Amino acid sequence: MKMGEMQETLEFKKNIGFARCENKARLAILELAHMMSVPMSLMAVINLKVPEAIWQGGSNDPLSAADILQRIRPHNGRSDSENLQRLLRLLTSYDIFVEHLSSSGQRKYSLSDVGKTLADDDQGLSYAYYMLQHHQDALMRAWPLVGEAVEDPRREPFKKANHESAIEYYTKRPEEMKLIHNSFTGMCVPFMREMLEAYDGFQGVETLVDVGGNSGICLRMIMDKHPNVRKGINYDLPEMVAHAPHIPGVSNVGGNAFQSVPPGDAIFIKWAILAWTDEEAKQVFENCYRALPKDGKMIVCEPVLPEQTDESHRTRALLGGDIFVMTMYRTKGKHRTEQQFKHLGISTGFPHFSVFYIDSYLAVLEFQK
Ligand SMILES: C[S@@+](CC[C@H](N)C(=O)[O-])C[C@H]1O[C@@H](n2cnc3c(N)ncnc32)[C@H](O)[C@@H]1O
Repeated sequence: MKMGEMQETLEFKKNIGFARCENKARLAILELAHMMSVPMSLMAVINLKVPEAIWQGGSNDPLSAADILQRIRPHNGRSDSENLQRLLRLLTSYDIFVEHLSSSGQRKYSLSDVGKTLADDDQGLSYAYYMLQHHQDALMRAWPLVGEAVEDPRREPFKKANHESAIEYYTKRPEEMKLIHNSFTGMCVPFMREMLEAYDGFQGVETLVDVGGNSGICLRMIMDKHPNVRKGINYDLPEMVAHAPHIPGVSNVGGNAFQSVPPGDAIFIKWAILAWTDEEAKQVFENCYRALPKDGKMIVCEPVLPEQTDESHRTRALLGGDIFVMTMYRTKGKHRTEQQFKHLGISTGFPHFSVFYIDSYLAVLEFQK
């Protein structure tokens, strides 16, 4: 090849390379622009009870969209299986369903491992409630205002959209509160099962205080697994413990952890610190320090942000949750890194700090006096 021809070929290849990069970038931005189709389609199939229709107590046999409609809307002559199939195809590409394509072109769908988390288990629990709760009308009104948390962080987008805080809003609406309880329980139980299998930090504890314990479900699971914990104190805001069920061995105590924390041998806090500003978290840590005996420990289960930002599911789930907190609960509440937690502990008198990554979303953080 002559010199001139070689240069031309190189130039041509470079142009194709640029075009490919540009093409990839344009495709990525279109995927993001259409992203809303994903949660909305997911909400639609949850509301239509598609996961249960396929799961049917664990059979998970592949079904066509028409078969699914036959199960969920047997008497609706107007329901449209083609439109259901369009939702199922999109969600297959997000790993919610598995598509079984026959040689004749017929499509059938079963649940993937991700999809199975949406079907109620034998206790009526699933992640579907978490999904539904995260897309309630009041939250959907707040999302378009997320940028205002940057312009002026003094009021949460949720409060701007709904004229009251999320806690005020939901405590006035028992039906929506029920969904929140189901959502917390659906997320809490699988985590607690796994955590209690792998973590043995409750040994020797007789009185355990759960700060922000909500329904007391975590305490119940800890006490079932560790009979040495004979007394549980479920400590939460008065309006929350007012709805907490009776659990043998557990006292429901209403109060505000910013003001004080009841004494115990150990303190448990799960999935609550994220809604507090650094100053509030520090205040609660100081109150916990005062409530613990010498050598006492605080066991915290919270999302822990990685230092590096990457494209993994874990990083995306954690960073997405961080923006949720900023929009709905507190603009300066946040998901924190391991270093931020360590610093929080040291600045409030806890010299010993260990982290156990048992679950990929919530880590177990031990703060010892
Ligand atoms: C996301 S929920 C987690 C509930 C439970 N720990 C779990 O993991 O399922 C956070 C809880 O913290 C409680 N909480 C928030 N601020 C509080 C405060 N200042 N004092 C006590 N509890 C508080 C809320 O009422 C709520 O029940």
